[in-house]
Amino acid sequence: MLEALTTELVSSRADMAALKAFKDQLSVDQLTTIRQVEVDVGRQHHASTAELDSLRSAHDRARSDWEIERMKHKRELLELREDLHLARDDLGRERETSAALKKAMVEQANQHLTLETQVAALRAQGHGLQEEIRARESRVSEYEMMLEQAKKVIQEREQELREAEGLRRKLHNTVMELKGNIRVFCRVRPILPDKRAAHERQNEETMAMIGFPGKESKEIVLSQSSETATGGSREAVMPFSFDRVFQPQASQAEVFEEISQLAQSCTDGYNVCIFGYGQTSSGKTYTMEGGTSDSAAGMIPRAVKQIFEVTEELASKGWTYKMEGQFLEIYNETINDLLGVGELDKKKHEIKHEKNGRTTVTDVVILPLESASQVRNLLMRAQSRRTVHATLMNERSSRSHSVFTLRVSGNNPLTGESCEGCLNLVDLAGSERLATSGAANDKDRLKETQAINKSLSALGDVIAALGEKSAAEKGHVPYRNSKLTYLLQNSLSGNSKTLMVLNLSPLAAHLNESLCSLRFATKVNNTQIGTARKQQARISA
Ligand SMILES: Nc1ncnc2c1ncn2[C@@H]1O[C@H](COP(=O)(O)OP(=O)(O)OP(=O)(O)O)[C@@H](O)[C@H]1O
Repeated sequence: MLEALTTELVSSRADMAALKAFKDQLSVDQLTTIRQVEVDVGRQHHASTAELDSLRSAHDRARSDWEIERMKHKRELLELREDLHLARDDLGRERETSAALKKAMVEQANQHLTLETQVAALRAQGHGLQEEIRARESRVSEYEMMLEQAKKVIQEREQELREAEGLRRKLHNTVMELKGNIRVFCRVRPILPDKRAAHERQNEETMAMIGFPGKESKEIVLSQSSETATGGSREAVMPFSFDRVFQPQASQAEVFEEISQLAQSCTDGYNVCIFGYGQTSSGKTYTMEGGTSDSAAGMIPRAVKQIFEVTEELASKGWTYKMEGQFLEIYNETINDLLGVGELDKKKHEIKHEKNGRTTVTDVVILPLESASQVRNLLMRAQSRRTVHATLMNERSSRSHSVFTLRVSGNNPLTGESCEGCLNLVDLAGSERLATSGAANDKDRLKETQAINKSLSALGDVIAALGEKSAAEKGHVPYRNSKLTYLLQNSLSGNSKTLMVLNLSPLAAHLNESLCSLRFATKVNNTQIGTARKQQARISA
């Protein structure tokens, strides 16, 4: 190893020596030149490197600018593609629109043509119509002339009609006077068909013997058999005659037919008073107020309906009417307002007779009536008020008088007339005597019965006094003896027309009561009240 190294060392020393010799051989100039070349080459190398770097960075910038530019162009291309797409869509739509418009244009052109044809036809028609209008205009002026003439005729006829109406009123009053200003009708009710009256059917054989002789429906005959002292039987026949007698089958309409003229007098300015008289359950309320169906409607709704109809007819003759209603009850000599509120028998009402012949009662409800149908509600209102209190007093309605008053005032600016009439429809309390009503042992019933008897006999006395005295002598008529007669004073005088409807039960059990009622009614029937006076005034111009 050492030998190898030594050899190698020797070889290296030989190389070194050779190199040294070469070095020594090179001249200094050549060395300088070489060194100069070496420096130049280094400089060039350096400049080339700098240039290369500058070129590289320019290349990088150019490349990045190019990249930016390329991206920009790419975006623009995308946008252009998008725009192109939209433009294509738009174009498609525009094409469709254009096609539709073209189609519409074609259609409109067709329509235009049709319209032009129609316009031409209408123009031709217009010419025809103008011709017709001219012809009609000349006819209208002819008609106008005829209308003027007809108006004159109508005015003449209206004047004649007014004069005829005045004459009708006078004649109507004369007829009523001839019939007597106090009249009495008698009505026998039928046997009741419903369950409530089962006892009536069971006892049919005990029906009173009532006959209706004569064809004029003015007679009624009651027969009663009794045992004689010798054990035989004796039949008493008691005939009565009135202005009209209605048999059990008579309808409400038939009864009203007889009353209607009387009720109508009230629109002519008269005071009218219609009484329902008779014992309990003889049919007074049925006659006056009636049932719920139209055919069962009683005298109050029928009279009011008729008065409304008459006032409507008279409107064509220049009359205008105002109507108002009140509904009172007289119970134990106390006046109650059946249309009011609050407890019955509590409020104090006073009767006042005014100088103009009008009777008023303080603090009572007076309802203006604009249609006949309102009366049904008014009756129901009064009925429900009575019913509420009847629960305490039991069947109060049969033991009180009810007075429905319809005041009718009218005026006629054409004739300068005005008038005020009053229709009183009175449902009197049951007329039965004390023993029959079973009241003798009951203090309240006794008081009620005494009050009823007092007022009914006061009514009889007033009517008798009116009958007994001549018109000149009528100084004292005992109106003040009862609330009923005092309230009806103006309707029970020479200034009024009075009708009493005597209601009778058909039962034998009620025969004695029926006889008493018939006697009372006969007394009334024989009375002449005098001549009714119309309540009228001239309207000052
Ligand atoms: N003409 C008639 N036709 C049919 N039903 C009648 C007739 N008259 C009376 N009625 C019926 O007889 C019953 C007694 O009549 P209503 O109540 O009218 O007697 P009223 O004399 O008023 O009795 P009250 O004095 O007790 O009030 C009622 O059920 C009534 O519907």
